Amino acid sequence: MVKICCIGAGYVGGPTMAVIALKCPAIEVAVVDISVSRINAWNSEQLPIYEPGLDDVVKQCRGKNLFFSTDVEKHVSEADIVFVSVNTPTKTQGLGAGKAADLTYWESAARMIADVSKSDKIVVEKSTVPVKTAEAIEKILAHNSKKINFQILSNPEFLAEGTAIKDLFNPDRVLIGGRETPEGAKAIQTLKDVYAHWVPVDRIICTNLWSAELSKLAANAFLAQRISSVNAMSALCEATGADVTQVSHAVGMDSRIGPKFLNASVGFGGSCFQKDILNLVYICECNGLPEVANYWKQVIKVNDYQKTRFVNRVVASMFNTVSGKKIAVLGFAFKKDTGDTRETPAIDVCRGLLGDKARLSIYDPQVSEDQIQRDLSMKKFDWDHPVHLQQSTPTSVEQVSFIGDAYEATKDAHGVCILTEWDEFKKLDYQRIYDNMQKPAFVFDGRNVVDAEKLREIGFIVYSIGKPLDAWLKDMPAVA
Ligand SMILES: NC(=O)C1=CN([C@@H]2O[C@H](COP(=O)(O)OP(=O)(O)OC[C@H]3O[C@@H](n4cnc5c(N)ncnc54)[C@H](O)[C@@H]3O)[C@@H](O)[C@H]2O)C=CC1
Ligand SMILES: O=C(O)[C@H]1O[C@H](OP(=O)(O)OP(=O)(O)OC[C@H]2O[C@@H](n3ccc(=O)[nH]c3=O)[C@H](O)[C@@H]2O)[C@H](O)[C@@H](O)[C@@H]1O
Repeated sequence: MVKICCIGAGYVGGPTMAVIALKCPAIEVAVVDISVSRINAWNSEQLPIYEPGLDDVVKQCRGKNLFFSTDVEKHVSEADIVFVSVNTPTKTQGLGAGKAADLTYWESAARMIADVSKSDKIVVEKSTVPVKTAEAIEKILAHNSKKINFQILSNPEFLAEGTAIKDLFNPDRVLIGGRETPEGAKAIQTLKDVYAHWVPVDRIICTNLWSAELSKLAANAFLAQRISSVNAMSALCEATGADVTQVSHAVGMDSRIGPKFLNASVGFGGSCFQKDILNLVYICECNGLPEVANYWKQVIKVNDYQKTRFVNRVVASMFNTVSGKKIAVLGFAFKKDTGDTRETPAIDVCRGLLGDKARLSIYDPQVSEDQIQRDLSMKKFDWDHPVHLQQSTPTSVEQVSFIGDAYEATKDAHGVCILTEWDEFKKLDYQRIYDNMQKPAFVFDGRNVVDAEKLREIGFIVYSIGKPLDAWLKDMPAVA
């Protein structure tokens, strides 16, 4: 029986391995982690991450051919294929701080693999890593193992959160990069055989190592660039009376451009877009390509601009101050159908409003109060380190309360900010919300989920990203 071990039981390691176990009953899959609480959760009824369809997949295989364990060394030493899906955060100190990927966790995993291995292994980069990481990993393995043969493959993951199971069941493509040697080709074929259990072979792309590593960074950069492009247009739409939804539709109908990923928003979030672009920028700078680095940096600058612009719209609309005013925040996760808050635009928007002394009452159907307090008090980039290494008792931010219900959160509020596109926000009884708010009552829709005209009929003053402006906002500066 082929044995697979995955180091890192996070958003990628957990779901990807669960799907491999489901689709390949003859393969034994062990997912290991240094975080005891994470592994306990994977072995419980309450999985550590919320992902539609995941419970069902895990329940079908757990205890049969899918195991979650903290016995990292045992499972690594027994495995034929070792996936490494550990954190690759942005460095906060030293060379490349604020941009370069911190490979501490990757390196320690590689050294451990070398230490405990007694048989040949294929080591698979599942984490998103800088180009040429495989070369460094090869050196660590070669210098520390006892004449054991390791083949390194790059097999980056393209799943998106909230649709992870759907993406894994039916991926657009699976990418496998390896050494262009007979041993490399054999290793690629072994991994290809695993995916071929359910992925059509024409969707399994094989490349050299560096193309695979760079393609992952490039794919995320292209996706984020589309959002920054449409968000930049949203500012121009507001200035000119154009409607960004109509513009996106007209642009996306061009088959060369395509309709997906053109929704204007308060800004993109999530654990990877910013981190991976910063990493790409750093690699470009290290390779003497400052113009290329600056090009990609702009994607992040526009994203920051969009979040600042939103905060300024809120403050400017409400007589240039939100000091002491109650603002309801609906949605804190970085997108709907996930409880993940990593790099969510809600953090920057809430901090901006708190900077103007607002009182916030936050509601999100999947995010806990503890998580919100942690996010609002954490330093930049600290969130991307393993949970057990993070501060356990966050300093609670005064002026922030967490409310378990949208109606309660909006009661007596001066304004409502919608920051995540949860479906339930479309169906709220806005008349009831209006009746219980201070007047004038404002809605700032950062995700274009509400019907602005209907809300205006109720009496709200409405700001929707990239839409023709409410008369109230017309003479106010877009960026105060
Ligand atoms: N979250 C996502 O949607 C995607 C993430 N990625 C990439 O995948 C990688 C992992 O991301 P996530 O799963 O989101 O991170 P995560 O933080 O959810 O999971 C990483 C896990 O690795 C564990 N870990 C760290 N060092 C370890 C070690 N030496 N031994 C054993 N366990 C260790 C941590 O305790 C943690 O549970 C990152 O490089 C990320 O860029 C790629 C595609 C999608
Ligand atoms: O490397 C990763 O981590 C992953 O990053 C993204 O996946 P994810 O961050 O989970 O979610 P997305 O659906 O891409 O959304 C990212 C952010 O962009 C925002 N977004 C997305 C689409 C859009 O049209 N407009 C927009 O503002 C979302 O609300 C969210 O805040 C990519 O889509 C995945 O392919 C990739 O594997």
